[in-house]
Amino acid sequence: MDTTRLTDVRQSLHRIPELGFEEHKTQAFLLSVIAELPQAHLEVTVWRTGVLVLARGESPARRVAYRADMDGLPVREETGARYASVHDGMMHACGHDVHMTIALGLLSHFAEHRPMDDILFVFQPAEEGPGGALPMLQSDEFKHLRPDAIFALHVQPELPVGQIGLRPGILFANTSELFIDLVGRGGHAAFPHRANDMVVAGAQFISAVQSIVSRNVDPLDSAVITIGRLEAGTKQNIIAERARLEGTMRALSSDTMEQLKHRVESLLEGTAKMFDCTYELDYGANYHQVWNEERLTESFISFVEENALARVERVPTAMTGEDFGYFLREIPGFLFWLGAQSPFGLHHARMLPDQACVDVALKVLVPYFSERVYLQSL
Ligand SMILES: CC(=O)N[C@@H](CCC[C@H](N)C(=O)O)C(=O)O
Repeated sequence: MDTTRLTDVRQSLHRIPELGFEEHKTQAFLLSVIAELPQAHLEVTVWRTGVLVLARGESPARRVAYRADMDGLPVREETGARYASVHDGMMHACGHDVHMTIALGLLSHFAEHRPMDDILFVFQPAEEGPGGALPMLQSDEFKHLRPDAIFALHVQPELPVGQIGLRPGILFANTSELFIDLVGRGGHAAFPHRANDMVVAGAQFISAVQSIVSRNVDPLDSAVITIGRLEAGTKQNIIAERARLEGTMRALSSDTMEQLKHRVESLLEGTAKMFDCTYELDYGANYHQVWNEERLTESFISFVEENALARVERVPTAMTGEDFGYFLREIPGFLFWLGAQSPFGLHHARMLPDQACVDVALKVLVPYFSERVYLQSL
């Protein structure tokens, strides 16, 4: 697949972002592109809204996998790009259009140049939520194709094109979503004493929650709690009966994650007592940390540096989450940041990775898989 075709593929995918497990058009588009490739040694399996493509090797010693996530985010795009989203209120604001394009570029190379080892291409739905990696990993389809090692990348707008970032060990945090409904009693704004105002309860809880990271977590550890969405009330002169708070928690160990959850529950109990209200709490999707296997990561770094395929920066751990962590919990591998140079960060309505990063990724990954560099460490 040449650069023009890859650009066209990326733009087509960018136009049709879909939420987790709703990636029907995206799946159909991927299948149509895959169908154009030489089929002689490809086996295509559909799993829910995902796709698994096995490129059968000539003389396989190992089966390795390359994974790309597929879903978009509920963000109204403001990039002004010619190929902006045609799905109102949805956007590829986390670069999964680029991830899929790179995977298709790699797959097209190995459809035309048969690899020695088996390479499994994993197009995984629902990374942003509710999490496609774990159910895919547990599916019969994946079990049947299970690889010996697995790799992935994630675009990083803060790194320049031509640079990749990674580290052995923990790269991304453990995550837990947070959905809270506070339920009180609504009423007339002029008679607060006859109602139970959930705007005030919600505001109090949000302030209290800020003390968890600063006062309960060991200062030498790291954690994040972000409330990203708050909804309450219906009109300015009606006391709100309900408040809904939606957020996410991040921690570098499962113990710290348990501590965060415990403190959230205590503060909710306190809020319920203080405001004489009730609450419902749901932790939504939880992701396992991304742990890069040391030997595979180090040999990848050496390979990229020795062959001057990209500039490598050893980056600190980030508090981002990725359900790719579930694959890495069971299968050795790594994930790296791919420099994609955009003035706006991940999840921003104006985030637009530079298309040139696709070529860099392929420049690194085609020889990595062709030369079976991973074999040194498996
Ligand atoms: C790379 C990235 O931005 N990943 C997402 C993963 C979402 C996890 C989950 N839905 C949550 O919100 O906790 C991230 O927000 O880090």
